[in-house]
Amino acid sequence: MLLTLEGLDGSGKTTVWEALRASYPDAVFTREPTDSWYGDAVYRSIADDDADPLAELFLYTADHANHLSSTIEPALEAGELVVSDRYCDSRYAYQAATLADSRLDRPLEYVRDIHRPFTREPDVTVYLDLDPETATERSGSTNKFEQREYLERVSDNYERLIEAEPDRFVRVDATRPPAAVLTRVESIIDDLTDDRGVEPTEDRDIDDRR
Ligand SMILES: Nc1ncnc2c1ncn2[C@@H]1O[C@H](COP(=O)(O)OP(=O)(O)O)[C@@H](O)[C@H]1O
Ligand SMILES: Cc1cn([C@H]2C[C@H](O)[C@@H](COP(=O)(O)OP(=O)(O)O)O2)c(=O)[nH]c1=O
Repeated sequence: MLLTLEGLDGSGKTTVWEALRASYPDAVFTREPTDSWYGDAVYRSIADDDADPLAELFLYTADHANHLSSTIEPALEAGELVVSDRYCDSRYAYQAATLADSRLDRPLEYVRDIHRPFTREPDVTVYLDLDPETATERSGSTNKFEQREYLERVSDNYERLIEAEPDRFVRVDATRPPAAVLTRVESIIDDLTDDRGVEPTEDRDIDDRR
């Protein structure tokens, strides 16, 4: 089963993701951008304030394609619980925001369309819901995406994604203390894995936090 964590920078995804490792030692923990050379190319683009937004989209998407074949699909075929800190919805929400002023007339739909033929949809997506102002404060504006006006556009895109797929997304109040957020996410996972009978396997950390 594939569960993804989504939300604005600073919403607490990585805090939850790291804490979940103790709760689910048999699960496969991964993230996007990955720690592959594709992910390294993505981080070079993130660091470049003048990066071409369309080129940057394709770097993120190349990282995703490799993530699928090298990590996600083998783990799912082995019947494992996979928890990814960020995944396709980040691309839809963030790159649609960076492409908002491009010659693409419907950037969010375009980004989704280029993924549709090859991606693997998550079974469940936990959306850590946080207002852009608090997100900007918590994230410390460490990169070009962590700016309030931009995160407001990203937040609007996430809301469009949730509205389009209400059954896949579970909204969690990320303003609550870390322990309360973790407990809520664990209850979501327990409900799902009980329902699906996901088999525990040996502990494999696919991708350590950068
Ligand atoms: N529930 C929470 N309440 C308050 N601060 C939090 C919470 N979760 C995380 N933080 C803090 O917010 C900052 C960003 O957390 P992080 O997990 O890195 O977010 P993300 O991975 O979504 O960018 C960190 O300083 C972290 O300690
Ligand atoms: C996965 C992904 C991340 N991003 C952005 C979100 C982050 O600002 C940045 C990843 O940097 P990172 O430091 O990993 O931030 P975070 O902990 O919030 O994930 O890249 C995209 O724009 N598109 C994507 O598809």
